[in-house]
Amino acid sequence: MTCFSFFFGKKLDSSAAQISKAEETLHLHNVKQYTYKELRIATEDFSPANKIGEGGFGSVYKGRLKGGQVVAVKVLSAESDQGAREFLSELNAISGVRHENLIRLYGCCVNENQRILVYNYLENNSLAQTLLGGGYSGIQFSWRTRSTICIGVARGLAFLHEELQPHIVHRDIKASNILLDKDLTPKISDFGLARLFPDNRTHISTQVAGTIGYLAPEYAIRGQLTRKADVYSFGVLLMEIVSGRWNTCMRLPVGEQFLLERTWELYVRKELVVLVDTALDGDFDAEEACGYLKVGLLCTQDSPKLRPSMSTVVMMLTGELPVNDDQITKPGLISDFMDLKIRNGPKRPWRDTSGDLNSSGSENVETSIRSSEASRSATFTHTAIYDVSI
Ligand SMILES: Nc1ncnc2c1ncn2[C@@H]1O[C@H](COP(=O)(O)OP(=O)(O)OP(=O)(O)O)[C@@H](O)[C@H]1O
Repeated sequence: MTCFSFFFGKKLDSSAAQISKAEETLHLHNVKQYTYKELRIATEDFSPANKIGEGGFGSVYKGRLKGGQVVAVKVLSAESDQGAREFLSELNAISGVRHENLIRLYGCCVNENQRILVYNYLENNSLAQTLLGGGYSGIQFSWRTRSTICIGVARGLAFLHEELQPHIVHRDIKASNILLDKDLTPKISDFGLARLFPDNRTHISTQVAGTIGYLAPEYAIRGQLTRKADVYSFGVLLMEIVSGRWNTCMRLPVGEQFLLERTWELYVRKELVVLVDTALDGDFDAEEACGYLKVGLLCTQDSPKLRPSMSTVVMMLTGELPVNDDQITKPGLISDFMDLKIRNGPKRPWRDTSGDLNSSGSENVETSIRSSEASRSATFTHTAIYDVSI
């Protein structure tokens, strides 16, 4: 079966299919379409031996196309109600997007109501599995490498936010969505995918608890999605890269479990350097590393308007702009909202609070667990990815 057989959700007769084909070729010039057979052969019948990952969108396989090109084949799990035409037109919007720090979408396949995406294959996995994966990857993340990764991700995001028209809000910036090529150049993956799913069957992240730590409170609680929600997530990621730890780690002593809160606390005490990954054995530029953590704090401020744009972030990370300490205000923490939610009941979780942080200890653990369902639905039922407001 070819990928064109099911436009409009039903089989077309051959002449209509030809018209559609010509029309689609005209409008969907960016998207290469693979046949299901091609991808089946490439992945050896989607063999478990070729499976390289499993995410909220579905399973990912390594494959080799007929010409020898190695690809990552993502079989989307949610069977889509979306017609092939809409699916292809959404894909068209993202597959034309090219940037050194963005994963490249080669094309797709529509097989009845199954949807498959084909990407360039990246040799060195994700930051989640390597840098934060417990040191089993064998990759040495020196300070220079970390800095290059941070700058690369910031550039990719600045491109999505500021150079593309209409711009794209990623919505799910996190360590598992930063893939590394053979030279450890970072590539942001999964951008634009949220639009491919209908509202009621959107992507459910495989690690909700981990994902929550990246979410800007205004987005998690109110569904208010702007580019500044991505800036917030980037800030958390930046802190993870510098510290070499996850944003949430319940194995650490109480008071150190939540990275953002810990960073703020150490910033206030002027002891930020304590947070830099001990795996670096002191081999890093302390001023630069603390500067990066401060950029992380600027990005995660409670007020979205106070967070810098991604192009400003790039300039601060590269040293073209100074990091101004005076501009840093307290980070926005979901736990603040959740604390309020529990005290005030579920009807008014969005009311603002100026209360002090109470972010560590068992009550907070419980709070974040209790909040996961709410945050998951709050997060993933909002599908708009284009914003014009901030
Ligand atoms: N282009 C690629 N090249 C190499 N490996 C890939 C590629 N795309 C995905 N993977 C692997 O597949 C895994 C799953 O990817 P996927 O994007 O589906 O989910 P995720 O980002 O890990 O989780 P979630 O869906 O919760 O965000 C990745 O962690 C990575 O190991």
